[in-house]
Amino acid sequence: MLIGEISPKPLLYVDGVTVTFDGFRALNQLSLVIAPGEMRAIIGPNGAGKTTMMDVITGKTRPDTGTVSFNGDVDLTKLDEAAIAQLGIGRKFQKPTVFESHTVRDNLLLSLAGLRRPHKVLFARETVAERTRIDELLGLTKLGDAKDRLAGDLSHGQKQWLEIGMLLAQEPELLLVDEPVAGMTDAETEETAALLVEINKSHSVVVVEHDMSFVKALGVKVTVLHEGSVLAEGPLDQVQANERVIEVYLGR
Ligand SMILES: Nc1ncnc2c1ncn2[C@@H]1O[C@H](COP(=O)(O)OP(=O)(O)OP(=O)(O)O)[C@@H](O)[C@H]1O
Repeated sequence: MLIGEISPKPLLYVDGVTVTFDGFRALNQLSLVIAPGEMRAIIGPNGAGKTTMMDVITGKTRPDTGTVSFNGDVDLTKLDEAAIAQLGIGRKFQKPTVFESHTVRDNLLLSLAGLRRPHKVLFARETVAERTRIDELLGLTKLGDAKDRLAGDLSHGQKQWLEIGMLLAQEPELLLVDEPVAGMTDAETEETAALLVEINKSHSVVVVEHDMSFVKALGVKVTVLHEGSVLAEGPLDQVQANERVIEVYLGR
């Protein structure tokens, strides 16, 4: 580091986190730092602890030991899931959970940050600001042409993009995205990588994914988890050449 250069305070700081289920260590002294504005890909074999890590960050699971802090000084281990979401950490689960019997547009309207209660969506006209934001989100998620279709009629890929749009409507600072391209076609996978790269211009992102072509297309630093700890970290080509990573994950 250059003299006088100030390292930014981490957006997300995970240090020495251990989670035990019936004596089994799902996370074992896990440490991970995400910088403001960063996108990080998390890979690792089944059972490595990726979901448990997301559960700890979002307050679903309490760690036995360790530190989890957000924006320097907020201790996430003391907050519940609702408070953590309110702070600006949004999570997208693997399975899309859109409102199938509502249109794409109404799904986005319903998700706009704290503006409306569900019953108002269909009966009150949206404001200019809401309309502008919905149009932005439709453009970003490439769902403009599908805006009046029922969410239940969308393809699997489109549902995933809609849910990402719904998450963005809540203006999170950090997005946690769990296996977004599972079940997608190659073309949808490429579109999803481009979407996350675009989103990363204005949000920090942590994405868990097994699909290596997708991770490559993201072009970001990769963390490999194994048995609840970080096995390797760095550019994808570097971790792909790591002998331990090949042994426990990629080479199998
Ligand atoms: N609630 C629980 N009770 C008991 N064991 C659990 C629980 N949740 C997770 N585990 C165990 O902890 C380990 C880590 O699981 P986790 O789901 O975090 O891994 P993962 O890396 O997300 O795996 P995958 O790629 O299969 O989703 C696994 O061995 C799992 O069986």
